[in-house]
Amino acid sequence: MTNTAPSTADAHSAPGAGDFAARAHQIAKVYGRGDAQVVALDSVTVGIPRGRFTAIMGPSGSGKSTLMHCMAGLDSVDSGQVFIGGTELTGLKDKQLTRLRRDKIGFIFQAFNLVPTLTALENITLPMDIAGRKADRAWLDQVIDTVGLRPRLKHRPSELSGGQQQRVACARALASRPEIIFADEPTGNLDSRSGAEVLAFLRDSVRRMGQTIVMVTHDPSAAAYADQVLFLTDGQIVDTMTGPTAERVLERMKGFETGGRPAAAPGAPEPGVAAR
Ligand SMILES: Nc1ncnc2c1ncn2[C@@H]1O[C@H](COP(=O)(O)OP(=O)(O)OP(=O)(O)O)[C@@H](O)[C@H]1O
Repeated sequence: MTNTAPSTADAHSAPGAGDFAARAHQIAKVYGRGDAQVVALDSVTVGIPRGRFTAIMGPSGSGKSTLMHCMAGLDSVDSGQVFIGGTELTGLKDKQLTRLRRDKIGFIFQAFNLVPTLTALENITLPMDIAGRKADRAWLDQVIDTVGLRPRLKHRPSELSGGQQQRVACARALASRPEIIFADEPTGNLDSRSGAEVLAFLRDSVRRMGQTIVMVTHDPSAAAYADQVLFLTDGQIVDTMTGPTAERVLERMKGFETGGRPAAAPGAPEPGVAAR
């Protein structure tokens, strides 16, 4: 796979928002105090290339969720800056942050978080209805067809399988054409076949619709759907892999399990490219 997108390393030298849907510049996050202090993010600088599918992997406790939550404006940073497109998110007041999240960011979580009393279609358009925005009908049609939900639009969540419910959640995230979608273990509650369907759809939405997606996952086969994988350990991005395969991701992850940063795997295209 060729990678013409900007390297995550460029985030350091290119403050312009142009090629990145989201950027973090030297962000740090510390939980607790004294003996209980945990450095969840240790001066992370990273750019998420626009129109690409990026996976974030790392051992449990390495800071994946914290990084995602900080970049999505769901959690605050102790220092550093976060940008969504050209807008600096750090320092925004609560109301501005809520509006930015609503207008520019889509979310997909492990739990589908659908409203049980609404139909699939009503769930998909709910965020826009709340915001008082009219759905772009042509776009909505494209999203519905891409996720294959047309025959199920009038069904309520309880009448849908887990995979179908997650596809509704994906369509909901895509419907407002956000600048970026953050997905936290989106296949964590799905069997492998439904998980593969959702991942294929996410990949398609990047390839065919130009969407930008960042996904936290523990699963090397899920990460293999991405264009690039960022590896975190101890709150730092220690590696990046483009054109991942499940085998190569698994191999790299094994290096983390034995402690510390892995030696570069043979054939790894760009060890340590993530900006520091
Ligand atoms: N609210 C919190 N209070 C205290 N410590 C926290 C809090 N949230 C996270 N941490 C700590 O910060 C570190 C990073 O946590 P984070 O959840 O980001 O890791 P993760 O890589 O997503 O882990 P997992 O794969 O297990 O979900 C961990 O050591 C965790 O215990």
